[in-house]
Amino acid sequence: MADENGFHIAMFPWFATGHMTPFLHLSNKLAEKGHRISFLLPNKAKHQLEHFNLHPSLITFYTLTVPHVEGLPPGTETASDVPIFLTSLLATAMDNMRDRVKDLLQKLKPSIVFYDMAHWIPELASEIGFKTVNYNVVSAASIAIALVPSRKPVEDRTITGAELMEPPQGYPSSTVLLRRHEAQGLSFIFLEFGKDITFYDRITIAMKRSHAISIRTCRELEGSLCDYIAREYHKPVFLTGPVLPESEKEDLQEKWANWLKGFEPGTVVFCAFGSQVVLEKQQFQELVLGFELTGLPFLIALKPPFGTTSVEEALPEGFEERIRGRGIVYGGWVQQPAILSHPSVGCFVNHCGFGSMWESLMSDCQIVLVPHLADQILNTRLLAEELKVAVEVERDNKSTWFSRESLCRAIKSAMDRDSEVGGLIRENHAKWKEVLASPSFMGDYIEKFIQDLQDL
Ligand SMILES: O=c1ccn([C@@H]2O[C@H](COP(=O)(O)OP(=O)(O)O[C@H]3OC[C@@H](O)[C@H](O)[C@H]3O)[C@@H](O)[C@H]2O)c(=O)[nH]1
Ligand SMILES: [O-]c1cc(O)cc2[o+]c(-c3ccc(O)cc3)c(O[C@@H]3O[C@H](CO)[C@@H](O)[C@H](O)[C@H]3O)cc12
Repeated sequence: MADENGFHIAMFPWFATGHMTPFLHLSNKLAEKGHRISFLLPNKAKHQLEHFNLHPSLITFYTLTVPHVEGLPPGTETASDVPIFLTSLLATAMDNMRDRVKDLLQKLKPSIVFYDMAHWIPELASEIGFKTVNYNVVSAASIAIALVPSRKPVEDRTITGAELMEPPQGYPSSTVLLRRHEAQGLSFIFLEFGKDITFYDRITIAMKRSHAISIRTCRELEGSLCDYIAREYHKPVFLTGPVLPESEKEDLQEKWANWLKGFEPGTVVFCAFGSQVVLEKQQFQELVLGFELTGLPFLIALKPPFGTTSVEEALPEGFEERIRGRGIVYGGWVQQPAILSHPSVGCFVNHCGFGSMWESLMSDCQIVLVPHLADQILNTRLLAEELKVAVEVERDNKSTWFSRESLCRAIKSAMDRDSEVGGLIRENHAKWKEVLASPSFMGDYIEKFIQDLQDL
């Protein structure tokens, strides 16, 4: 498969920042070893990702026009452009690009294609002649609990919330679980995601038909869950490890660097919820009031809440005046990894998307979690219950609401010098960081992964 110049790999990730970015991080690691990458992505995404391309001579972007689908706002290209409930239509748009992708792959002639949501890639493989690797950039836990053959519903039966709370037979973890009121959130997997196909069928087909399954994780964190997935699918599961860039290419923008340097080391609380989460206005206001209540300096970077066009118009009465000088609420994209490594930042309040999870583990920040989607809840259980490196913000028992007091409590328990919980998570986090950041840890995973590809 690999010629004297190594592999030629085509990457075709789901059109979401949380997927395209880790596919590109992996591309960089493979290019570092001399492999050639053709990266397929929507037009607009190219501009957002270009600066992450550390090997432009080996990684080439091929842009695709995302076709319009009725119900999607005109110009939609990625999941960041739409609320979560419209991502199913974005999957339809991606499926409608099949012929265009086929033409391109026919011309490019890669030896391997990496993909995730495009379950139809394996159907092109034998025709064009490439191997397929289904690359998953969500946790092994999220896949193991929901997207394995043992979870398949019996024909024509609906799955109840209570049933979804029970993990599938053989699921190996007793801590990474969904609570009763959260299990209902998982029922989306049995709904349509794209035309005439459920999310469950899309992902399980993508996994069953690939030559190999791979996951952006490591045995140290999720070994038994990966073994369970391999048993369920009767095929090898290759692990890439966390795959994070060793150093930031870009310096932190001056406006943030200047603002942050005005505070003592380790005192600023940074908050971001990834590329897809949009809060209800009331919840957004409660969140910012929770930050105010902590008395700590903070930098919040969130999308404007539903029904608003800017974060400023959504802020509570008098808030800006009260927090001036010690807090910022910003409605745009910031350089998260660079902010996390700024010496003044001591705490990271995040949604535990899988990318943010790895970035938080590799940082020295105290971790406070407010998960939104089901996979984020499972990642949160992994960090808070199993590894005990993070504090989860308590929500109301039967709803998804969290109060300013519970957010403030979680932040204070992580940040207060004399807090027992704070001390415990600091100590555990430091031990895990030592493992993950040890000099050969990521490199060894990549070496082994490339060997696995050669053996395909
Ligand atoms: O302002 C920001 C926000 C986020 N980011 C970056 O964007 C990335 C976000 O990725 P995450 O995986 O954490 O979160 P997303 O919500 O965008 O991901 C999506 O795919 C992965 C899944 O686990 C998540 O559930 C899903 O929502 C991170 O690499 C983060 O550093 C910024 O650089 N700036
Ligand atoms: O919410 C989720 C709960 C769960 O148990 C599993 C998943 O899996 C995936 C997934 C995505 C891609 C793969 O190759 C495998 C698994 C999830 O993906 C997210 O789905 C969202 C659709 O509602 C989508 O908007 C988001 O971009 C994906 O990251 C979610 C769960």
